[in-house]
Amino acid sequence: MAGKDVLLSVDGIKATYNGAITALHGVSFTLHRGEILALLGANGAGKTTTLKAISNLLPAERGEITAGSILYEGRDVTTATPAQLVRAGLVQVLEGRHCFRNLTIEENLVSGGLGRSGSRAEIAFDLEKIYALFPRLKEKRRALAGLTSGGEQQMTAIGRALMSRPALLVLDEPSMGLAPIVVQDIFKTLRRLNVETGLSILLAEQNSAIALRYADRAIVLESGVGVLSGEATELRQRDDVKAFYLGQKPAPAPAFTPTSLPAA
Ligand SMILES: Nc1ncnc2c1ncn2[C@@H]1O[C@H](COP(=O)(O)OP(=O)(O)OP(=O)(O)O)[C@@H](O)[C@H]1O
Repeated sequence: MAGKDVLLSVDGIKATYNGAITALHGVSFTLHRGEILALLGANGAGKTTTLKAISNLLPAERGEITAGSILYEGRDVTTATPAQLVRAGLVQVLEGRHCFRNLTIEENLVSGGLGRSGSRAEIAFDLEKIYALFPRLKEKRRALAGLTSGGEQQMTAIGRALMSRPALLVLDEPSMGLAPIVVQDIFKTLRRLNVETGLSILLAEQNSAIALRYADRAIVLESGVGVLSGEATELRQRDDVKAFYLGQKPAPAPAFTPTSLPAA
């Protein structure tokens, strides 16, 4: 990746909750501008904690970063507030597809653009772009978000984040609880957005199969440390990744046959 522009650099991050539980033991990685990077790992591996450390959301849960640094566009952002980060273009979609349940889908989307002090025309323009990405949201724009499907709520949460025109979209488990076809649809849209606009994406996923299909690179976390990283296409071919993260059995060893013996 030499020569590529580093957008986010996470270096040796350690994090604790309640000053007692250590969730991260020194996580490090870089994300280059324009790439999709996936954080993989089982339950409790530290994916969400890593994302919340980046977005400075740990204090809300009595968590804190105790060591390491996080640079975004070359600046240390470990003490930047979440609002400052959003203004700087770093926006997180939390796990659980949070929407304002009593607002319509369109009101949810518009709320995402309010912090940018864009004109009405700009907001209307951005809204149309979101509807072009997620036509389903246009059909349902007058529906209360709380009464729509899980997939529509996830699209709404992503669309609302996009309304703030991020440079780096951080997504926590976008596939969680959704039907495979909806997950596929959402990942295809994220990839399209990445290719067409250069949007950088950092996503945490337990669904390693889908993440490795759409990401450029991935980091695997176990018990708060990175244990593996590489190009997604390479990781997909590794037997240990297939066995532990893709639920595939390694190919059986070739059967021994007498004909494979060298001639006497
Ligand atoms: N608010 C919290 N208070 C105390 N401990 C927490 C809190 N959130 C997470 N932890 C602990 O930190 C560790 C890492 O959890 P984290 O949620 O970051 O993992 P994860 O990889 O995102 O898992 P999952 O896929 O289940 O969300 C776990 O041991 C977890 O129990």
